[in-house]
Amino acid sequence: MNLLELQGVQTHIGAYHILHGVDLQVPKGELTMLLGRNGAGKSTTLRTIMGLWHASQGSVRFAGRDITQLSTPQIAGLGIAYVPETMGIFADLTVKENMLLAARAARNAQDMDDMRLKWIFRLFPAVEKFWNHPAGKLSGGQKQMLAVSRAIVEPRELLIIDEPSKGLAPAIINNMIDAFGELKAAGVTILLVEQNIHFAQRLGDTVAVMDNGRVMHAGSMAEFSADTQLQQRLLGLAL
Ligand SMILES: Nc1ncnc2c1ncn2[C@@H]1O[C@H](COP(=O)(O)OP(=O)(O)OP(=O)(O)O)[C@@H](O)[C@H]1O
Repeated sequence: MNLLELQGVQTHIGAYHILHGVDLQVPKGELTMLLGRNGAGKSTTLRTIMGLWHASQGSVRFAGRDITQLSTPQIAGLGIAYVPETMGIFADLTVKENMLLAARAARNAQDMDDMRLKWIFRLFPAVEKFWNHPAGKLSGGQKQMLAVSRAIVEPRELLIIDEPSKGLAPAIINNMIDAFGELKAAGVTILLVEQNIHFAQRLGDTVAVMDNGRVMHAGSMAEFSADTQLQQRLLGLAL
């Protein structure tokens, strides 16, 4: 069953026609990788799902419901968390304050779900370690972990993250891979935009590859990983 489904989505940004009919399926309980060259339309697709741009044609369905014209707060309220490329962290606030802001109902740390917080600390030890530090002082990898932690501070059906591996060292990428594996095991459906093909191959169950504002290929990651010619054609990777 598909938790999220885009059909023929077209998005215009001002005078520019960016998405030309995106068809995308995100199966429930799986991790879907959205790949594609720079400028293919991946971030625009995520922003259209979240209602930050509105599709001029086509539909976005979540859990069987048409969400194409809903506002971003309404979409988030259905249980979709989104981490943009810019991560949305408040640099001057501490890690704890960043987490508190993310927990909609919580007023102080005691109001955050304790079990959940412990689980997040286990997934991302840096969040606990730097709890009272200003978030702006964290390294790139630690910021990314904080951004993901903020997204999962409350239970979510679907987690959408734009380039979580961007600029991260291999050791941190391995931590990320473990953490996403655990999130998936906890039943969260995940949609990731990626440039790092190795990260994508290690983690993805399904894959969709975009080019020129369309999904040009969709299928299992295993099949895509085995087909170097297809990778070469769609991503321009050296054989
Ligand atoms: N606000 C905007 N105004 C005008 N054009 C835009 C805007 N945002 C994106 N675009 C254009 O839309 C196209 C798709 O951009 P998008 O960011 O969705 O691609 P992407 O696949 O995420 O690329 P990257 O991997 O480089 O982040 C690009 O040609 C980009 O220049």
